[in-house]
Amino acid sequence: MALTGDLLIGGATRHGTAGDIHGLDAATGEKLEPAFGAAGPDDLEKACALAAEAFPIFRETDLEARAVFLETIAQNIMDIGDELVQRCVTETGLPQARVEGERGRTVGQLRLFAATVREGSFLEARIDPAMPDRKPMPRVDLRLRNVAVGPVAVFGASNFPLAFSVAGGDTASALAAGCPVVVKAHSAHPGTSELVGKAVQKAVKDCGLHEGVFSMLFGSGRVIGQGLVADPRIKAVGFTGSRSGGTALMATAAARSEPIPVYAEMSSINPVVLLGGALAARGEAIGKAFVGSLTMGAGQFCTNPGLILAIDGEGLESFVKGASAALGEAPAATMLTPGIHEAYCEGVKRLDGHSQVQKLAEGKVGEKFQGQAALFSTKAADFLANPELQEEVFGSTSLIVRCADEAELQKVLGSVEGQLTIALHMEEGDHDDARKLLPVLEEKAGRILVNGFGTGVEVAPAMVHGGPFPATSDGRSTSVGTLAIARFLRPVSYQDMPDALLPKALQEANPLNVPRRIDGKLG
Ligand SMILES: NC(=O)C1=CN([C@@H]2O[C@H](COP(=O)(O)OP(=O)(O)OC[C@H]3O[C@@H](n4cnc5c(N)ncnc54)[C@H](O)[C@@H]3O)[C@@H](O)[C@H]2O)C=CC1
Ligand SMILES: O=C(O)CCC(=O)C(=O)O
Repeated sequence: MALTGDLLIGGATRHGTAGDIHGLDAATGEKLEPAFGAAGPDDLEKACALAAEAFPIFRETDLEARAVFLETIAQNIMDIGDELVQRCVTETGLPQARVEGERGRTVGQLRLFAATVREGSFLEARIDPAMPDRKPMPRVDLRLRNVAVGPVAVFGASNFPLAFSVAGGDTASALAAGCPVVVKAHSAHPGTSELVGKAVQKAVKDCGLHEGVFSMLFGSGRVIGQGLVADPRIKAVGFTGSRSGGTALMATAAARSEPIPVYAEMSSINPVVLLGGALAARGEAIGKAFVGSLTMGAGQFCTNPGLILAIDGEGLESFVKGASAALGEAPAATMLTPGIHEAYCEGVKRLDGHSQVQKLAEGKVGEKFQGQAALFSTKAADFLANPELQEEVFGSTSLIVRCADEAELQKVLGSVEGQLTIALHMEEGDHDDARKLLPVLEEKAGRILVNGFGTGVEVAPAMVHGGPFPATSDGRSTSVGTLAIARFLRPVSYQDMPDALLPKALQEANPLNVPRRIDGKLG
């Protein structure tokens, strides 16, 4: 399919006239064709107007029709074939196998949401039947279900061009909830975005849905992204990216005359706690496995293990030995954009030049836009005294914090900001120490994992990919897994509503056959 560089506004395509955006070959920095036209105010207006028009119809589509729509998007993405993989590899510098894997995750995610919609428990249907004879007061008939919140603005992420982008988790969960979506495509992979966007647009048509269910705009974040979040017809926002971008959108959303929720996944350094028994038994092997996680995707994962915590001693030295040896062999890797590469180099330079930080090891030197992996170390007291050492360095760099004892380890954990993940490496003999840490781990992170690393999130019902600020803007939510749908729903209660007027999910005969909690019990 020849790329056109057009905006997708409902069922139409039109070339934006507010400037040109070019994808770049991530490895060389060369401009790729075609030029993608940035959206202007009229394009934004049209996309939001169509989304608002589609909303009342789309939110009441049959569950089966909505599920088929999600499956059709998945199939249409697969039908693009190799062209999608090749364009994505060129625009992002990510290896082909990774892009193919991410495509599998993306379509798997759409299919999982289709199954979630069919199953129906996301509606949270509850019925508390009337008790006319209750004394001293009769009880009214109360019925609750979740409804979609309204059109959602989704910001594609640079580092997951498929699974967290145009048809990624935010879009899949919003559509599953019954919300039309307006995507602000990431300028780092416009060709990938167009291909996927057209697959979604085609699915809307294939399924006979209102054209306003999906639109996609190119443009700058500060203009078109801000305009989208400020538009009164947008009712929620999904975002993955930088802390500055996420917090800017939170501020815009909060300043609206009708403030709206922003679900932004931002910065996380994902502490890894190495307990004594694990270090003594297999410190060197953990070090080697850690480097595998650290360098995956050039370290451009928000789940990247950026902080290692352990009590100083022989065990930690064996970890350092294993990690340093593996890191020395780690090839440099092309980063997503020249800007991300530059920010990474600056972050590494900051750590390297810090008087309380020592460099322990480096990966192989790379070419122009390649990131060189690095491992640093500092003492816990210095880490505690220098809060800037907590700042995310987005790429394959990590900092070991050497603690004097358990109390200092607890103190360091108590000082870290909210995280997506915290990993514990332990043996059975470490259970008592781990038990003492669990309350602070639960306070700080959305996912606590054992003897592994957070990179490579499973898309599953029990997954939480979230965490307290700044990992996300709202630690009560997840952006991966079926619970992600809850971000785009709100409960409505119907009191003494005649059966004929009730939504199907709450009618006495349960025509949708959805799970319902009757008088507090699942029926
Ligand atoms: N923790 C994480 O998961 C990630 C962190 N990052 C961090 O972000 C840096 C830049 O990478 P990008 O992916 O370009 O992230 P970014 O946050 O700069 O951009 C993401 C999206 O938000 C938009 N945007 C940015 N600033 C905005 C603003 N003030 N108002 C409205 N929209 C705005 C952009 O146009 C883009 O569509 C990286 O170097 C890294 O430090 C990036 C990706 C993921
Ligand atoms: O580790 C993963 O699979 C997901 C990471 C992620 O959400 C991100 O980097 O934005």
